[in-house]
Amino acid sequence: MSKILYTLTDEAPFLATASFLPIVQAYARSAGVVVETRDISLSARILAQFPQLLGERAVSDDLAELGELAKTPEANIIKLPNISASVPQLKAAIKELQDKGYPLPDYPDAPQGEREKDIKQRYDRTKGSAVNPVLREGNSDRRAPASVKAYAKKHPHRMGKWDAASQSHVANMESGDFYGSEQSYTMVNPGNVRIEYTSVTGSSFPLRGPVPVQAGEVIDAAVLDAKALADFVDAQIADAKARDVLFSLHLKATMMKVSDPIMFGIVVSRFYAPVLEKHPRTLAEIGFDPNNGIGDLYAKLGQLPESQRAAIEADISALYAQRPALAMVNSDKGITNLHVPSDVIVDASMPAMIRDSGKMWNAQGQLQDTKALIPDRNYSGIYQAVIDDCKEHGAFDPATMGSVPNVGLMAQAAEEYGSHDKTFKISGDGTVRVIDEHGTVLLQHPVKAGDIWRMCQTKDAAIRDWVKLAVTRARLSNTPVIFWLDPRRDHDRGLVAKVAAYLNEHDTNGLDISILSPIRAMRQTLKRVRAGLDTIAATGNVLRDYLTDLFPIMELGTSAKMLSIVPLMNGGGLFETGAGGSAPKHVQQFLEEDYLRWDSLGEFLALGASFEHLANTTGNQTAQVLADALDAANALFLDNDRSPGRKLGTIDNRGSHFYVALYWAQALAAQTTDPALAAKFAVLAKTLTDNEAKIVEELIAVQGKPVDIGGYYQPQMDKLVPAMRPSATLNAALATL
Ligand SMILES: NC(=O)C1=CN([C@@H]2O[C@H](COP(=O)(O)OP(=O)(O)OC[C@H]3O[C@@H](n4cnc5c(N)ncnc54)[C@H](OP(=O)(O)O)[C@@H]3O)[C@@H](O)[C@H]2O)C=CC1
Ligand SMILES: O=C(O)CCC(=O)C(=O)O
Ligand SMILES: [Mg+2]
Repeated sequence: MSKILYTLTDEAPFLATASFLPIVQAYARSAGVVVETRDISLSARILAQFPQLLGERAVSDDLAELGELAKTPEANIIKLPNISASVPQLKAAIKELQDKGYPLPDYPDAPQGEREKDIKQRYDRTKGSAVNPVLREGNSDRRAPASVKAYAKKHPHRMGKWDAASQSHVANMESGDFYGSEQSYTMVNPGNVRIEYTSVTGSSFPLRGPVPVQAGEVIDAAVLDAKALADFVDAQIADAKARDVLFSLHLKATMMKVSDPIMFGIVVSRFYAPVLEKHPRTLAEIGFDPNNGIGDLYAKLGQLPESQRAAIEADISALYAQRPALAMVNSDKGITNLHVPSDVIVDASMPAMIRDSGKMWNAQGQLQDTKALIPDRNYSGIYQAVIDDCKEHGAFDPATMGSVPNVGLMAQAAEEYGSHDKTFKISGDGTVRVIDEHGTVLLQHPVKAGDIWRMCQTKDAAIRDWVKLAVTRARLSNTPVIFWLDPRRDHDRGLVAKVAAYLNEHDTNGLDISILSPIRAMRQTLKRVRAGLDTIAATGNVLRDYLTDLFPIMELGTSAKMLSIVPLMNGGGLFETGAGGSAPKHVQQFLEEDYLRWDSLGEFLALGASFEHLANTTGNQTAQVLADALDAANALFLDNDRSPGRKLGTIDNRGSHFYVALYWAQALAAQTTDPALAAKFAVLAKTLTDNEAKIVEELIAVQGKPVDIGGYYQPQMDKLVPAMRPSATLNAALATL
């Protein structure tokens, strides 16, 4: 049987699914393709952790099922973005579910005893980037399809002007970071390694159980010096004040769920140090945790008697007068860059800043030059290279700029993104060693209390497949490839050797393939971009993430319009929808004014690729007809500019779904490969064509007032479905299929 699994996730993409999925299911059914759903939303993942407690309300562990499926050739999964939850989000989701009557325990911040430790462990499984690494059993192929690039050139989005005198810049540590301490080793034999901590007094213990390793696998370890980070932050606070620029921090506290919240906490602790150091006992009593942001303090101040609360609030206000201004997430609501660790996420936040003239929002709601802290040198330099380029040459021009597709080394939890279970906050001064089964020390670092030590793994098979994918894409698109690898990084040197070896397995005749350090690769790529030339970036996992927001946001205005394919290593297909996340701001707007500006083009593109994969792997020719017709529909959709606008009164996400349904039905009716299918869709195409004005009117009529969907993390379907499907005419037409 031909089956596609469509994921139910969170926030804007989940709302969009309530409108789009019924269309997909109806069209696929007509072609004998079943589209089933699997719920991997944060709320479903939380509930799946507690089957015993929930009794009859227990839910299946759909993520585990999909994770297993992703390792099989049958996998055909459409994956929408999901929340990678920070602790404040996790707690909010637990609270909502408790309020809905689920007998869930509270999240234990400081677990006491075995029971609480078990509860915390279960919750922590759902924290941060708990979904993507499980499903991404392949490397990453993200690019703007030709039709999308042509559309962006024809309808260039607005870009902020750049001034050569801009004070905006990236600030990174000069030493004591992961970059400065990385050590790497390529395994000769398969087996296990152990990670051992030895204190200065000589007592040793394992930091975790044995880590299985494969022959040829690249392992590496690095440490971030907490004291050096704190000193760096202090200096940057003073420098931002002196230069009168905004202070901002850009991390990935969601995905890098162990290391980055600690780094975020150190920055919060230093920025608010005078207040935190004045009230240590009170803050400990109310359980303030800087890793959760200063918003956690505001949330907990309510527990204090009025006078104490007012005193701390007054101290914070006084502090703001002395500190540099903070970049704001929402100046109307007073939400700063240091409020919550999940509001400012580097992959999306730096491109947004670069798109907006290198500025961020200040408390007065105006754009201002900004100091952007990206503490670790591994990836900070690429953003400074873009800033330098914009200062010298001005903003990029979407009407003429070249494209930067990405081939990312991602399979089998490659590199930093697989490091969570091997990342530790060090408890005391000593040494951390990685030791093989013969007792040979492979990697070792002196560490101090509070430092962050981590180990990463990158499988040989993943590297080999990545090189193959890069060569394949270069050949198919006749585009030069640059491998972004830094000869100053031990890990990257190991990769350079492997890339050189694996390139020999392919016919690279006539291909333009080079290896450059990230900063040089960025400069070279930008030079080509400005000349209107395309360049494939073959990168590791972190740069994959960063560049696939950066370039789409500059080229297309958004990462929503990307084709994002994960050819799974065992033959299946994972089709991600765009390269962006779940756009929480869009939910706010929807709840306030019943207008959803989420752009589903990523879903349309993923669906087309998924049908095509189905046709190729199962021989289902009707699936190919569906794919071809959807491709034609997408082209018309772009040509007629049917993506949602940003404001009320135009079609929103729901209207865009109607148009894709209309064009898809018209294309299916017009094709001649499958006459029976054409006949089936002819009637629907006519109904939708005849009723276009009426349907659009019904969809627009609901806009402009608040809407209640009965929850944030687990909306109520009896409220959400009618809200997302307000056109009786469209619903009736679809029901006839
Ligand atoms: N694949 C995945 O599962 C991913 C998940 N995430 C998660 O998503 C959440 C939000 O992350 P955040 O950093 O805010 O990044 P997002 O990409 O979700 O949002 C940033 C901005 O990008 C624009 N955007 C993104 N997607 C779309 C779309 N389809 N249509 C229109 N606009 C879009 C919106 O801009 P505007 O407001 O100007 O319209 C949005 O506000 C976090 O929980 C994060 O962990 C993040 C990345 C990938
Ligand atoms: O998994 C996550 O937390 C984010 C993933 C992401 O940003 C990406 O893959 O582009
Ligand atoms: Mg990303």
